[in-house]
Amino acid sequence: MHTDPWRVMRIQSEFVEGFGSLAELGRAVAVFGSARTPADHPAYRLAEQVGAGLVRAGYTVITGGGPGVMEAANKGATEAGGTSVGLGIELPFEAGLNEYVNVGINFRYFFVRKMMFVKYSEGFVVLPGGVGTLDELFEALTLVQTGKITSFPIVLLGREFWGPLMDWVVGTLVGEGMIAPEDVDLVRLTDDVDECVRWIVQEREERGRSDFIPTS
Ligand SMILES: C/C(=C\CNc1ncnc2c1ncn2[C@@H]1O[C@H](COP(=O)(O)O)[C@@H](O)[C@H]1O)CO
Repeated sequence: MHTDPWRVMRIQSEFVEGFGSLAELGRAVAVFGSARTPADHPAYRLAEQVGAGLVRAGYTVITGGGPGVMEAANKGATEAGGTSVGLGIELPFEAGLNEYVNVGINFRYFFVRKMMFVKYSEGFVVLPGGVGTLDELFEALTLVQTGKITSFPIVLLGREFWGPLMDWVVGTLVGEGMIAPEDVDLVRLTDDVDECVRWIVQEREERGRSDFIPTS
């Protein structure tokens, strides 16, 4: 028997559950980063601070709900009294949602989960990470670059980690004509949590002004 038609139903049910659970979230920002960062690593502390800072600025924090940087951002958000969302993924070696998630959903399909991050966030903060983090970063960048989403701040937090990537982006991608020079401005780089949160708030304010249509 062909199983693909049943797979479609399963995929559809993940979309329905995601939309149903997240529709009322309000303003949210997604925080990404390594699943392997230990609690004594500076990036863990940075993620905690950005989770708390985003809550204080009025945002819900959304992460992948896993360990490491995800846990740290959820911890900061929860301890600051905010909504701390975990969009978990079923993995063979999965440990479940971290203890600081207060709204959690588990997905089987990465692509469904990835769509939820973009649909329910108005910006991404990206801390040091590996393949999963890079996938999430470049997915967002592709959507912004192609105009599929607009006014979507992407902040790389951690100059030492991300600086060499940005040097390569400028030197090789721009240098070889693979991207336009202005595409580099689609991401911002900082070590400063307050600056990161401020950029996200500013973008929202600018968006608010451009969305405003005088009625008289
Ligand atoms: C590696 C371990 C657990 C993995 N558990 C994960 N749970 C939730 N989300 C995950 C997990 N692993 C990867 N992700 C997603 O990718 C990003 C982190 O990947 P990276 O390769 O570590 O950079 C993260 O933002 C998640 O959305 C056991 O320690």
